[in-house]
Amino acid sequence: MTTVLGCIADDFTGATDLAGLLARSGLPVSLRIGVPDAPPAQTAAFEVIALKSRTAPVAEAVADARAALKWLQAAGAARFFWKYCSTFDSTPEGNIGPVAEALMADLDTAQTIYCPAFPENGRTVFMGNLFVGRHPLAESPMKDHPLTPMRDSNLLRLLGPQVVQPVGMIDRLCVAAGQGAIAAELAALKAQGVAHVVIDAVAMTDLESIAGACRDFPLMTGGSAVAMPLPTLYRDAGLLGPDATGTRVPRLGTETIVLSGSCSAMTRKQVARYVAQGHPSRRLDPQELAETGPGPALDWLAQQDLGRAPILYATAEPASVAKAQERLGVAQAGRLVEDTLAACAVAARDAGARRIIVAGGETSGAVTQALGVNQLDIGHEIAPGVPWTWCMSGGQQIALALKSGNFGAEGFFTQAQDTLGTA
Ligand SMILES: Nc1ncnc2c1ncn2[C@@H]1O[C@H](COP(=O)(O)OP(=O)(O)O)[C@@H](O)[C@H]1O
Ligand SMILES: O=C(O)[C@@H](O)C(=O)COP(=O)(O)O
Repeated sequence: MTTVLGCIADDFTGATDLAGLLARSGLPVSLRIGVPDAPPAQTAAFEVIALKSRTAPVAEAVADARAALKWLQAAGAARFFWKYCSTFDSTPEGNIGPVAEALMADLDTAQTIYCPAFPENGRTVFMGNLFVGRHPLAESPMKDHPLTPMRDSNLLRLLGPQVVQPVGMIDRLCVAAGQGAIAAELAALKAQGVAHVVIDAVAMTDLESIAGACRDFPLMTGGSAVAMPLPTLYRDAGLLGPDATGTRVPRLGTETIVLSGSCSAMTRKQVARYVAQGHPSRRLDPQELAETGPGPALDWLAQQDLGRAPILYATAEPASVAKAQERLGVAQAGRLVEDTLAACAVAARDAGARRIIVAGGETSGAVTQALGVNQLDIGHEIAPGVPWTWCMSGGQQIALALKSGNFGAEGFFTQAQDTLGTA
């Protein structure tokens, strides 16, 4: 099937988030891990390429995104979406702007939009400022993120230093006036040479108007929610073939492993709830891992009954994370945790786990790569922005749920298993 929308995501949970929201349309969505080596074959109407570039050096992130763009163009796509976090996570240098600017150059387009709003998950943008629930981004738990602490809430101030061309904005007053008003304002800003337009949105109806106004943009950028209306808009415009149909749920074993490397406020609650429910659990401490390596965790895992869905987690409070980072360095603390959880994922799969639930974007990247997964079919959503996915790993079909640190309700880990039933 010819690809209609080609998407590039800067991390793996972000990619499944986007793919899950696109799949709400009932249309087929395929997710590739990294840029495939082979030229496109058996492509879906909506293709998402997951990169692990959120915290990469700028040149590497740009090169990866350009390679993804080329592959998606070869798949037939003429419209593209650059997906980053709904909390606009960037390193101090920032990859969001440079990647957008490189894609714009390759697509020969003079303007794009920036809209990380995801109202269903409490992310809204007002007067260019990003809110997480009722708090400005920089006053939310994102200020303590282990890799990308966000200490400014203003998207224009965050984006400005990342790009060469002018940044402007469209505020909620215009967005509330609807699609026509947004299109007119975009055109006016373009005439003034504004290449990068931050757009306010506080409700899904705002995102529908924005998506409508930008439907034919060669490049849109944002969180997942602004892309959600696109499948319907494309179908209504006659851009999709009649053979576009969704994915079937495979029957798999119920043996399960839960792996958490996220330290977000929501994951901390989810892990605490799951452990309190009596599932076998083991906490990983980066300082211990530095001394012992993954051996003890793997030994523990080998003794577990995967039918009881055990959990391994490094999830910890900010003070404990800061302590580990002080001793080991930020990168080394993260790497020790990611490598251990990745090794545990492989061991669990080899021991029969057919359902693997991972919390954390970077963590999901490490686990997915270790499992040798290169393509995922997108299934039903467990929580907004977190779908089950089906993939092949080590010659086995498995179900994989990659949860963004901040997403899902407190009972997420059991809820995920419940939605697959006991079949
Ligand atoms: N106890 C800990 N101390 C230090 N770093 C940790 C600890 N637990 C997890 N990490 C690291 O923190 C990072 C969390 O990022 P990520 O997996 O993307 O989660 P999120 O989705 O919440 O951002 C990972 O690199 C992980 O290895
Ligand atoms: O947009 C979002 O919030 C998510 O899709 C996302 O990118 C998650 O990243 P992590 O919080 O690092 O999992």
